[in-house]
Amino acid sequence: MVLNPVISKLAGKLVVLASASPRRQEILRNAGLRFEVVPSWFKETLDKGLFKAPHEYAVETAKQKALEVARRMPFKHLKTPDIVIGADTIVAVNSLILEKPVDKQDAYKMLSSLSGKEHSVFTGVAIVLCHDKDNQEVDYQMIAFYEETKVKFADLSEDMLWEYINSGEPMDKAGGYGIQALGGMLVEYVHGDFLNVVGFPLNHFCKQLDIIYNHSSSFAVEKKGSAHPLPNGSLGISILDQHSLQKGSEAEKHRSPDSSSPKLTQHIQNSSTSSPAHKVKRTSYESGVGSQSVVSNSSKHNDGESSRLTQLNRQQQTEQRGTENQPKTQDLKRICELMDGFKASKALFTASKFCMFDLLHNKPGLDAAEVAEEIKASVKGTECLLEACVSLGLLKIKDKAHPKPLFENTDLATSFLRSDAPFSLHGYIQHCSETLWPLFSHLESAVQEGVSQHQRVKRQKELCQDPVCSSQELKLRFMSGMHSFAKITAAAVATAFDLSRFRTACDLGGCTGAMAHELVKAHPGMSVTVFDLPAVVEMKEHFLQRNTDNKVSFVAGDFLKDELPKADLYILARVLHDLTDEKLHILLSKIAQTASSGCGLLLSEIFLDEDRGGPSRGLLQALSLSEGKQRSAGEYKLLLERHGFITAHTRHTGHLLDAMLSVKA
Ligand SMILES: Cc1cn([C@@H]2O[C@H](COP(=O)(O)OP(=O)(O)OP(=O)(O)O)[C@@H](O)[C@H]2O)c(=O)[nH]c1=O
Repeated sequence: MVLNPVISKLAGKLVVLASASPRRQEILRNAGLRFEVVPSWFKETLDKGLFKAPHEYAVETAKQKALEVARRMPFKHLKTPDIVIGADTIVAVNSLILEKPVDKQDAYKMLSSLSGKEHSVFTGVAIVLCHDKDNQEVDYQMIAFYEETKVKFADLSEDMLWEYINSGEPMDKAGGYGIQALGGMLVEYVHGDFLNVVGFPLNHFCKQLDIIYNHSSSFAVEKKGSAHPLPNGSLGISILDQHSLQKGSEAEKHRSPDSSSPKLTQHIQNSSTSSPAHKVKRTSYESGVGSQSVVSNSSKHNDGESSRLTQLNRQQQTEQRGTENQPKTQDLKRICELMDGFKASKALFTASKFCMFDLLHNKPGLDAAEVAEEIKASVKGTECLLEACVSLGLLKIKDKAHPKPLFENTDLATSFLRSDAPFSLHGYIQHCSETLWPLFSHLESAVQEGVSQHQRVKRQKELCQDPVCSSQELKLRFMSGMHSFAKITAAAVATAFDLSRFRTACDLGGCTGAMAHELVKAHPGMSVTVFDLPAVVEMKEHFLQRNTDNKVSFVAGDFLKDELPKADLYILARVLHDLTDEKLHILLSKIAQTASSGCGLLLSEIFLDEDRGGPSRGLLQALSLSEGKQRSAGEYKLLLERHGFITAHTRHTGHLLDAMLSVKA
């Protein structure tokens, strides 16, 4: 968002704030907006029971406030504004909507219901664009949205409550408090936009203006909040409405709020989420044509060539369809995403390498300079990296009202990117960065030569005199990558089938035992032997696992050369795709020789579609494979049958790995 050009787009236009709230006036004035204040006469009396969610009520009230002013001005003020802005702030707690208290007792009731609790503050905003037409008509378009901020109150004593109420501050404020003044003392934390609590979500508003004035083709595409039908048939959120009114029409002057509610005429976007705390930023590609619904309206005013809405929609449709000379916007965006993919990966790798997500987990709310100092990096570079991570949904800004951006982890980073999170991908990310990334930088040669680029990468590192890791360090890094991936995927594989009839299992190439631990957890009657190279087994202590009553043991050996432990069930998780055909047959023959009839074989891999058209995770992984290849479930099935294993079940788990259970005939 570029703030000034957005605000400057409004220069010379008659902008009207349909609000008496001094806070809204101050927020918009501070942002450099020039406007007239025409408080709305709309009475906030909509029946709350008719709304499914509190924000719908706030949005509808905001719309009615703005529309009332937009309609009144041409008659009472004898001028038509260009833009009317309406807003409504409410507090929602325990599914109750709190507005301004009517008296002290009411304020007491409200504030005691907030004491010690987290609640939501919603501000609904409506922007009405007015277009004077030649024939004494005004065209209206409406964009409505809302913002949610979570606020937690401390426990409030009776004395504190009454002292605050007697200060007089609660009376003209939703929920009976003003966070910007004395009420700030009652607040333990704020999650989301602070100004939204004060009465106006400035940031979201500017983004909407940016869409309207700078990106009109995506006008109705990138909105926040889901569109829910309202009782009166209009939509609450993210709508682009248009309706026309005859100047001086009696019917219009006396319309009731419900009957005057704008009709939905155009594109509606059902996207995104309601709460900044759980904001999931969808990519523009995802929020494309497929997720739009179009509702048509036969309003005569839609036919007008001069209608800005009509022009916008034409432009939008052209962009979506593409023309002979112009490519589709969605297609371009898709290509850009692919081109930028490596930048996003490298930003993630770098932030992860600097342990930024650990740092911001332990010290949330650091600014760029503080982070730079902690990770011993330049302030400028750190700032760029932090901002890139925010844009990728890995970090967020902690306190938007703070003069400097303060950074903290998003839920995504907390769950997967901290090195000590139960489902941390930190080790695997480092593996991607240190091992796979250099391989992919030689993809051209890999494609030309058809061989793994491991040797080339190694030679290059030696030439550049990169600090060479000891073989121990390399091993540990590799194991830690495998360990973190296995920890994430093991549960889905271990529980893909009922394995209770197998008492003993052997996980071939089981590395740190992550899968084995998950198996004994899911199947309490089972014990598992992890079989892997001696060099791997000797490092297992680095990856201490939960005590599982000694049901997991380790045996060192080479599954291509040594005798395999006896077991009822053999597990091959992410092993076969990495082997040459020759090695693969040696291994399967050895298992077949050791296994008795009825023994199981649990295979876990990414199964390609039978036509090898996807998934791209599997096909992209194949680009860096040293010797092996990716296969479909059908291909694996045939392979196993050649060694006497009949496939009983195949599971596309929808997780990172699929699974297949076969039984020795
Ligand atoms: C939670 C909170 C609310 N407010 C004020 O509460 C009023 C809400 O009422 P509204 O109905 O949305 O607006 P209004 O004041 O009646 O004005 P209008 O828009 O003309 O209806 C607005 O003032 C807001 O600032 C604060 O100043 N600080 C806070 O922490």
